[in-house]
Amino acid sequence: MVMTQISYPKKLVIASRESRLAMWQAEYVRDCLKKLYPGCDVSILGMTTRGDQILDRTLSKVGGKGLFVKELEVALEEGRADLAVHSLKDVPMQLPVGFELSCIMEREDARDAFVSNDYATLADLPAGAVVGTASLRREASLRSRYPHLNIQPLRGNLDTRLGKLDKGEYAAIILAAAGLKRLGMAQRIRSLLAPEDSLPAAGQGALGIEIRAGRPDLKDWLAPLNHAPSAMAVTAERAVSRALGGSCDVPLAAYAIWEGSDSLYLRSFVASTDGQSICRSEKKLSVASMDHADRMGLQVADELIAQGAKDLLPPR
Ligand SMILES: NCc1[nH]cc(CCC(=O)O)c1CC(=O)O
Repeated sequence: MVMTQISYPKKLVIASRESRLAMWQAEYVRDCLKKLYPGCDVSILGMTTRGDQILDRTLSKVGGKGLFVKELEVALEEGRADLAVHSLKDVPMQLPVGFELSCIMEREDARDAFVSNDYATLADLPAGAVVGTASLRREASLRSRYPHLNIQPLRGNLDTRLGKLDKGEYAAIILAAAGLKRLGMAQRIRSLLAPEDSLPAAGQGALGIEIRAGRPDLKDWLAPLNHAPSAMAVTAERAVSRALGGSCDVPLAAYAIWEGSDSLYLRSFVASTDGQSICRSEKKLSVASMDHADRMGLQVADELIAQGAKDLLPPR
């Protein structure tokens, strides 16, 4: 009788930022791994990243997405941790050499949420109402759809942002629904924004697990956490962003949803920050592989570029 050698992880360390949301996400992955590998010792190494320290300026002005992942990658590099859990939205489109996304987990609600103590929807807000958002994408959408609103920057982690709303600094704020739901604060969501009002960012609501490249054992152990439909949808979205040099200083949205079991509907826009100029493109295709999803994203990016999207982007 031939016995196949099944390897089994004995100890796994998850690197995580220390914000409440990041910790929730790391604990979620830890619990999934413990269920898969009951005897395995899974622990979390919490750390503060540059992105967490810089709370006073708009993120796009201080270096963008990489700020939240660099320290975690150093921990992977030095062998202090095996995997890092990220909100995929914060992960740069191209990882540094030596790292890879080993899997993408099933996506939470990818939409943006309208949060307010006094109003139920964006449409209810009176002229001049102050709306808080840290994202250039949300800002451009709101300025274009609701030019009578006063859009103001809003930084900080989820609790800080909600605190500023509750202190009355804003009439409403826009947050990702996924973060609120994960932290048990779904009741703060007054309404979900239609994609026409605020198209989500590439990868929003999905968790990605990053590892050092060249660890096939680890990749195999994590494979059961991959959710293929979510992975294909966000791959299409991230391809658009990658082709356009996507970073935090670009008002860019890319949102793919499945219609039926095999048809992927991808919508995207690139805007000027003032919301005055917007290029839009969308496509519906039958998609069956990651490669195919990636090509779909590139096609949508090409259409945006043909419409002059590059003129809206900062020079590279
Ligand atoms: N840019 C910050 C960020 N990164 C991930 C989330 C939570 C939602 C998600 O997992 O996409 C948020 C908060 C927000 O945009 O309101």
